[in-house]
Amino acid sequence: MRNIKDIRFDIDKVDEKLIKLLEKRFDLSKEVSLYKKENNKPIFDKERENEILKNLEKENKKYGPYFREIYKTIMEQSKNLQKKCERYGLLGKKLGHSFSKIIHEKIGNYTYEYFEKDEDELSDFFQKRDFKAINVTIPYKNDVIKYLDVISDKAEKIGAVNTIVNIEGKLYGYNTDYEGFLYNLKKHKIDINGKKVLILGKGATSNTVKVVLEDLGAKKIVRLSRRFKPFFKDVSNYIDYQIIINTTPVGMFPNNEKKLSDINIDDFKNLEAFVDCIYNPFMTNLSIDSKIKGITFATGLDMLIAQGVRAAEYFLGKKIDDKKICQIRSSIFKEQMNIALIGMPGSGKTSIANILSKKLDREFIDIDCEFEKKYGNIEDFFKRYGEDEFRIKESEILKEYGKKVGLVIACGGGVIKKEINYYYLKQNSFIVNIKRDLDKLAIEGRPLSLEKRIEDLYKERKDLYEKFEDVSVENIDINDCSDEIIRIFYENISY
Ligand SMILES: Nc1ncnc2c1ncn2[C@@H]1O[C@H](COP(=O)(O)OP(=O)(O)O)[C@@H](O)[C@H]1O
Ligand SMILES: O=C(O)C1=C[C@@H](OP(=O)(O)O)[C@@H](O)[C@H](O)C1
Ligand SMILES: [Mg+2]
Repeated sequence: MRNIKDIRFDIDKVDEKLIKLLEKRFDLSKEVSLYKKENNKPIFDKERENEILKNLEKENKKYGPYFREIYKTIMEQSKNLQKKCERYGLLGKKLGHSFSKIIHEKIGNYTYEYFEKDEDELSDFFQKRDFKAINVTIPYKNDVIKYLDVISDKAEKIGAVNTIVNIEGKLYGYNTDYEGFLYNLKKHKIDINGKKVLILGKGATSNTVKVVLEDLGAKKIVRLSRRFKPFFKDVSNYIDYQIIINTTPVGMFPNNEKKLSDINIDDFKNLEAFVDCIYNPFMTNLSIDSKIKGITFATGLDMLIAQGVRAAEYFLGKKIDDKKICQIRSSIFKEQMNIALIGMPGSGKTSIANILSKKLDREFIDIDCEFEKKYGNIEDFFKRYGEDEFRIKESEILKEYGKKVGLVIACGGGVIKKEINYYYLKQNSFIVNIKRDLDKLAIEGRPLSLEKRIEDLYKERKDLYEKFEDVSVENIDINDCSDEIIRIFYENISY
């Protein structure tokens, strides 16, 4: 009997050869997949598989049944590889800020590409049909219809297609924006039946929204726009409307601060809900206004994710549970929602934000630091230009950083003194109020804390901190406090 070491040495040598051969086989398998794609042939060839398996058993009397099992696995994995070679993606003109890749790669085991095309490239793109399935976005949702072989009733009614599946060379078009919007209404329990609904905007998205509203039995639907009657400025005729839906891009990144000047949530006395189709920022000014007023609101992210999940069902030919939508939403928030710290000067915002950024592997921005980089020492600035000027500059800095995502932001203690700062922060941030015993607050280098009694400063500001905060956390130990913030943050984004 040979010793085990020698036998294992021989096994390792055989394995080395086997792995090389398997690698070669997988490469060939990829080549076959490309051939099949070019020639519009399905990946799965049952006959060829059966033939290989049969021959294996016939030609290998000794180990035939074992080989059969091994080959079944090899072929299964080859198919998985070939599936991955199939192309999925998004067709559009400018796709720099799309979330679709993030969403689709969280849904399925496929890679998702961006097909950025100009108008004159569309015809060639559809002639080649070198994709398994795609989404379509602005401005091509209508233009693509003429290249399709079959179009769903909903897509036809809306006049827009956002999902195309290539089945053996034939192109099938669907509209899952419809389902995405419908999901958003249902999730937020917004009842449309018998209601008067005001749509802001008359573009492509408004067509989808309108068809959903009609199907749900809205009593009246009016679309306001800039160029066609009725105009935004005619809004006073509709202030008894119960639901408002924004389909305009006003307030979308990078112009987050833009507003529809004629539309004021306060004017609508019967308002029950506001729905936005914008998802970047997470909350637009109108969503924030609705939140402040305690009106039900739904932002655009759920619609976006839901349309993606419904599109993936067409891509993969299988049903995907709505739970997936919630999971994707949580994971996007977990990665991208900022954590912003507010609180009295010297309460520990900078120190805790610093720890959070390390624990969460996020970029850390201290608004005071950014101020000092631009305008020098804060105490000197106060002496020379006064508080008002400081607040203006502080706000400008917040406006820029508030648009970003995935940050930990330490604010200055007085950030709550300007209402506009709430909008800058809330759009993409979870806001945590850091509380620490007043007698423990640091005052050095903080002009306002040096100038007046801390108790008076706190009295002036207490309500404002509470208005801004999503939650408050006690700072006794900075490490415990940062752990508590992480725990609460994860808990709050998981819904
Ligand atoms: N829990 C704590 N225990 C001890 N010292 C703390 C604690 N929290 C904050 N500090 C200290 O208080 C001072 C002010 O903290 P800082 O993070 O600069 O506050 P802020 O940014 O809110 O003004 C720092 O010297 C910091 O080390
Ligand atoms: O509370 C305030 O008005 C201020 C707080 C300071 O930041 P910290 O809260 O980080 O000390 C700094 O922005 C400035 O001195 C004004
Ligand atoms: Mg600070």
